[in-house]
Amino acid sequence: MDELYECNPRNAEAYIALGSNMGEREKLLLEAIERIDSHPDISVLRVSGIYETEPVGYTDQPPFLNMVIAVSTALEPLNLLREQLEQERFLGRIRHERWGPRTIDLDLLLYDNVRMDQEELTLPHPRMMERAFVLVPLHDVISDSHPLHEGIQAASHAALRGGKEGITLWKTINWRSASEPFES
Ligand SMILES: Nc1ncnc2c1ncn2[C@@H]1O[C@H](COP(=O)(O)OP(=O)(O)OP(=O)(O)O)[C@@H](O)[C@H]1O
Ligand SMILES: Nc1nc2c(c(=O)[nH]1)N=C(CO)CN2
Repeated sequence: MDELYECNPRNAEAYIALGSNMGEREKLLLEAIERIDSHPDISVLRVSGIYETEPVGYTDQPPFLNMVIAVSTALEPLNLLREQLEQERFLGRIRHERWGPRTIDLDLLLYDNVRMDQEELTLPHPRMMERAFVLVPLHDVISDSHPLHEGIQAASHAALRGGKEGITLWKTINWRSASEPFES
């Protein structure tokens, strides 16, 4: 980690982006969230709307469903990422090409104020500020008190106004609020 990490790791707040454009997209997203929440050291706090988005990068592929969740976790950043990768593997992600179709993609966007730059994990996620499919759902769930809240809000509004990336609110879901903190 490049910066001294002073927060209590038991209480870290992290934001995870989810995307799917193969198979039963909504089912895969919701199953991923359930599986993340079932980890003893992770609680899902808030869930964004589900957005349908035009593919960015490699454009000759089906539209995505994208969303972002806020979690509270006792895991260190690398262990949280590894848990995400484990869930991607479980849910059968098949990768053919970079930025190509995938059953489920889980990116770690933010973990408290941690900044780090390692091949395995870069925080904040290096491409998040240029992706409407991340910014718009992230704005749904980011804490008002988060240091990046205003920046995310401005970037999300700009992305929507610009309309370059097709992004439509597809569904809102009620997440059963996991308000009880996990056991220590
Ligand atoms: N913040 C991060 N979130 C997720 N993976 C990361 C992050 N920083 C680095 N990585 C590394 O990137 C690797 C490839 O990630 P992934 O397959 O999700 O990329 P991608 O979805 O093809 O492209 P993109 O990173 O642009 O979303 C992961 O195995 C992981 O170790
Ligand atoms: N709309 C959209 N486009 C993408 C997405 C995604 O989740 N949504 N993920 C990508 C690779 O991470 C590349 N392009």
